[in-house]
Amino acid sequence: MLCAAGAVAVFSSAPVQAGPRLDSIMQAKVLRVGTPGDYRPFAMKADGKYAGHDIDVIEAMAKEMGVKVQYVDTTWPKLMSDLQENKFDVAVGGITRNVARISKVQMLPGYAPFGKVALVRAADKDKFTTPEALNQASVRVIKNPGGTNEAYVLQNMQTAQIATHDKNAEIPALIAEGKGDVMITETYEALHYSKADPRLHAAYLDKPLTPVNQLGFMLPADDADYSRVMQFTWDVLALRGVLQQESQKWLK
Ligand SMILES: O=C(O)C(=O)C[C@]1(C(=O)O)C=C[C@@H](O)C=C1
Repeated sequence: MLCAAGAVAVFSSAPVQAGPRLDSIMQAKVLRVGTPGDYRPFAMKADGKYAGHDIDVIEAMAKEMGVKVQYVDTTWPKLMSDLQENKFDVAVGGITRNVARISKVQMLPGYAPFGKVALVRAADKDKFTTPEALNQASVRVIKNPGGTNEAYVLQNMQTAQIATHDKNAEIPALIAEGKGDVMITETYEALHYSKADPRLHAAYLDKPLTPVNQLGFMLPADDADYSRVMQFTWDVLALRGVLQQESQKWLK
């Protein structure tokens, strides 16, 4: 800008302040990552250790930001409230992107397209070929609480016998052992368990029960600087092929 004769140009030397969340992450050099840690192959906690697609990706994002990951336990019923109560800076572990969530918080770009499917015993393979076959009084469905599996069951399987089991990662074995007949889940979890246990079959893979959707990491939308950094680190991992490598490694 040109100054009129005699006017003094004023230059500001004040540093650009990062938002409070980004500031505290960068100062502590710690990114707090919440996960239920019960959804294979995205995030699984076993013997105090975390593994899975989302774990590798968030570790790579943290490395790009120059910070360490600190994991925080959460559950599907408390995922949103824990995030809003600032118990962690980002949630991962197989979280569906949907309008209800994106109305309240931010979600990073989608990955791992999936639909709802069903995990059933291999012996029952021919019983479960139409959506109607799931909603029968003879069918015993075991659901985990708090997520979109539960929402699907409550909306679409009202005639079936419904039981709730808090530990999601135990449900496939309960189905295999005949303690229930159906677990409603998503494409990659059904694929994972049906490959790991020959007693199990992933039904509806070719014609999922719901339209295709994607998963995404969930962040509070309270600091625009933090949001931009998270979006940038995601984009840079995409550019370098890291996201593609992680998909190939975990989502088979
Ligand atoms: O709520 C979600 O976003 C999920 O995708 C999580 C959810 C669920 O729907 O309960 C999906 C599959 C797993 O079996 C466990 C959790």
